[in-house]
Amino acid sequence: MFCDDIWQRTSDLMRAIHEHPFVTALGDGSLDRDTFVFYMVQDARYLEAFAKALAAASVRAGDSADAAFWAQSAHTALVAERELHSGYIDELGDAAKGIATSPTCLAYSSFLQATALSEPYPVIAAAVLPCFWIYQDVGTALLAKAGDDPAHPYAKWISTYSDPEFAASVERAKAITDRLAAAASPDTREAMAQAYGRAAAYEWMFWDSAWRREGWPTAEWLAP
Ligand SMILES: Cc1ncc(C[n+]2csc(CCO)c2C)c(N)n1
Repeated sequence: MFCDDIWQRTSDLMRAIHEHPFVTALGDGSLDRDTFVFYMVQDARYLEAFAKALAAASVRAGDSADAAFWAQSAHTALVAERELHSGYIDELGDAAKGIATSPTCLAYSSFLQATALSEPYPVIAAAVLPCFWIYQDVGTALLAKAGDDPAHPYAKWISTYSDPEFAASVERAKAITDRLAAAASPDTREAMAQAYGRAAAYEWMFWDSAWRREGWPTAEWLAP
């Protein structure tokens, strides 16, 4: 199966994600508040691009149940995840407005939009899958470590991604992707694996860029 294969092929990267200092600090609650806000601001911008890629998958799906799933996920990305964000970001208000979109956030968002515009439908599905699957994997691992202590500063983030309803949507995205891969040509399957790997690498980079509060190296000459 495509998903089992790609999970094995990305196991070193997954270990690096689980061991990344941003992720471990998110889990034990020690993550600096400003670093988390930086991440949330970037994530809000990423979610707009991601929702468009999901909407494109919905347009391109041959099966109407799949089309409904992608459209529903686009809605979730824009509405439910925004709600998670506003709970955290409203506390900071205007400070968030001064944070420029990071090079990594722009690269990941641009990759998804380019894929949505010009790649075959199965490749779009593979490109959006890491976003679902990796967040569920990290969310459940953090819940196992942190428990469901409501006083944990990032409890809402952990419970969003360890929720059984979210797990069901991840299973759905995997099942669609496996079905598309089974019917795809070897070239398309390889393009799917490439797209999955690229997006998974960007997931690591997204956390790493937030940890470093990545800015533009050209900022001293041109405001980003
Ligand atoms: C960088 C980044 N990657 C993945 C997610 C998680 N996520 C965003 S939209 C969506 C599907 C519909 O809810 C999921 C699982 C995130 N927030 N930020």
